[in-house]
Amino acid sequence: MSSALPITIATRESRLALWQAEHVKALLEARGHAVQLLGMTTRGDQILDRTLSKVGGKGLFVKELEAALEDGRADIAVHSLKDVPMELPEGFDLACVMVREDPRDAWVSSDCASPADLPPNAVIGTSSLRRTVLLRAMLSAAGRDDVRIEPLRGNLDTRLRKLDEGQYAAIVLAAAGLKRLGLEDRIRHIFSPDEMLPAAGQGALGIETRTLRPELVQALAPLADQTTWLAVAAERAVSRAMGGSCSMPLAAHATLDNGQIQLRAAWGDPEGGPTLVTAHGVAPVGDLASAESLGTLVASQLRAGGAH
Ligand SMILES: NCc1[nH]cc(CCC(=O)O)c1CC(=O)O
Repeated sequence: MSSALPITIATRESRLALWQAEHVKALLEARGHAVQLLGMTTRGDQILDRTLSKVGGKGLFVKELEAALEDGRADIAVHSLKDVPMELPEGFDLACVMVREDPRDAWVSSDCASPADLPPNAVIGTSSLRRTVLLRAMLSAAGRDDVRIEPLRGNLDTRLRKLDEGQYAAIVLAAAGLKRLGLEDRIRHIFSPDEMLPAAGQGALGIETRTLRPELVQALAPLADQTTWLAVAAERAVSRAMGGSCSMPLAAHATLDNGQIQLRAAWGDPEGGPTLVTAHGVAPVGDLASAESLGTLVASQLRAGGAH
């Protein structure tokens, strides 16, 4: 048993980020630590009129939190792993990855039960390049080239409000965020990974610390989930090998079953048509390095044009 520590958690102030920070706070308090939150607004929260890939990508949600860790105002930062860049800056580590919530994407709409149900010329809202490319492929296969996909940014509540105001016939969101905020009843359809392959890290939370805080790493160790950590390591290795930027439509999803890790990935040309390149790989469950090797291998298949 590690000794009790005072721990300050740096967190964004969106309802989802606060839920996630409170969740970690409760888990650490149950282990005897004295925990407080430090709320902050990041550039990613302020810039709402442009798509993330155009204004600097994933790092926008993370940098201010890292600055608070750097100057000692906070000890840890809780992140949706999907938003964490593949390479952390020198001096920072992912101390643990926690058990994953539902990694799948959810279809939210008041009138349409699924994409097949959309009225002519309907508008779907999403700013994710991955969701756009996968939806385009799905719509094209269904002969629905009339449907438009338009940008949608903001936190979960903002996106749901824009849907409710009628700006979109449907929107696509991560099931994990909706479930955490008790908004599960807004979900009309959950896309299986076959229908819409999730983003690397989707649904998983990671905790970041300064590298040289071994007492913190020890305090966080009981919160880690090894299965999720291995899956996410494989998924993130695909993103890293593909250039690690969110200006690329990339999906990567791993599952562990029967002593094996299965990894699937998909890539689309953001400028191009509905063509998708897909790849998959399987390896025996091993350590983090072997999960990452599987990711690198699957990425090289993607770059070579995929598994046909
Ligand atoms: N990009 C924003 C973001 N980052 C993490 C989640 C959802 C929660 C998660 O994946 O853990 C969301 C919202 C969404 O994609 O709908």
